Amino acid sequence: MSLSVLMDSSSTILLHPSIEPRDETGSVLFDPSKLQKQSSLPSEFIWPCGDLVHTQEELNEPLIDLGGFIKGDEEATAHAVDLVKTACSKHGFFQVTNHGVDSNLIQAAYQEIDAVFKLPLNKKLGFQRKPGGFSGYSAAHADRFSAKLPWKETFSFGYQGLNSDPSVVHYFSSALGEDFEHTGWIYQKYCEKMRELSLVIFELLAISLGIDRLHYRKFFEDGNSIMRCNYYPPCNNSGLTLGTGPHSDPTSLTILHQDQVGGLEVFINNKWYAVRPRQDAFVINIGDTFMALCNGRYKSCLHRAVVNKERERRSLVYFVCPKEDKIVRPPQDLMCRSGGPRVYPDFTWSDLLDFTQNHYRADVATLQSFFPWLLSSNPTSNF
Ligand SMILES: C=C1C[C@]23C[C@H]1CC[C@H]2[C@]1(C)CCC[C@@](C)(C(=O)O)[C@H]1[C@@H]3C(=O)O
Ligand SMILES: O=C(O)CCC(=O)C(=O)O
Ligand SMILES: [Fe+2]
Repeated sequence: MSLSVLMDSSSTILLHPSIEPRDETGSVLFDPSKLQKQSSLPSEFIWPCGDLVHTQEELNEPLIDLGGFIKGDEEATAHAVDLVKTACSKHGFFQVTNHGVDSNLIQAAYQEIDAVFKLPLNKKLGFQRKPGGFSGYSAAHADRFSAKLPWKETFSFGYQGLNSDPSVVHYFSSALGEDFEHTGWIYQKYCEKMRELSLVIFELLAISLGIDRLHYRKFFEDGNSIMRCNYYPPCNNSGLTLGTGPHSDPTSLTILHQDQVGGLEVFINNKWYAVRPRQDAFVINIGDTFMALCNGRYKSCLHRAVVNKERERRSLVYFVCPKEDKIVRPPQDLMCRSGGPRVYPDFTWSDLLDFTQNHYRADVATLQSFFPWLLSSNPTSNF
């Protein structure tokens, strides 16, 4: 059995996917239905104290109403641009309302994914994420990591979006069976609306950066994005573990909807702030790849998810990614305007995704760790 070692920034030895940690009965380590009843938390789920600093403070940032911008109202556009510029320059996090996504579709997405996570564990392991891949089910990433396991189950799949081929429906039917074809249609529709919303936001970001308002829309319109559904079971020892550890998303733009339980927190000015759930709002955060696409003008947002002692929590997360082989570099007119030097070397999303899936666990220092790895494996990189 091959055993290659993965490292993260704290040089925690992470086991290669070929190792499937199991308990004494041989079952997968993270079986929520069993673990929830245990009084003690397996050590693999206990996180370092530094990551567990608790917060009571709630974030108090303005909501950005997209309604006027979508209609082309100049005054509303100017106001939205101003809010986006301030938020993204400081921390890379904002929330949008009047986004054009029907609340019934959002509720249907939660109802449908609840049925997936409620399946018996052996059924879910039937469509488990394959080593090195992205799509499928994961129980606490226990097949990828051996420490700091996140207290969550995830279900992820890809979305292309061009010529609206029903790739999501096909994935659900083939991976989960014909009983889940309807779930596939709901998520096909959901991803189509996420793609539409992401292109609106890229236009707003381009305007706020003072460049051609269609630049990023064109860059991402043939992108391959990722949809991830997170399910966080309640945890008796919620103060010792995390649902998702501190990180910035390596992707470009994240469009997240959380249910009404709460648990998302963002790190701003050296403090954690809870993000109050809003049924009518989407959370938007800048990812590492977009930070490189704007030469560091906007910040990739640091965030985490805490878990709840009594209540289960879900979040629906759409990660926008460019086409794998496109060169990630800031546009010329942004470089001319800002005048400063390039902050990051050229790279492709394919390289960064490979890095996070096969060589490094994404955390708060992913990009800083990525470039030395990239340059060592591609010495001729343009920088
Ligand atoms: C490209 C990605 C890797 C992760 C999913 C997307 C964007 C966020 C990344 C992640 C959530 C950051 C925290 C660690 C991680 C392992 C997780 O907890 O799921 C990351 C995702 C992943 O590698 O599956
Ligand atoms: O569940 C949440 O609120 C955050 C999840 C997250 O950050 C992620 O999946 O990248
Ligand atoms: Fe995230």
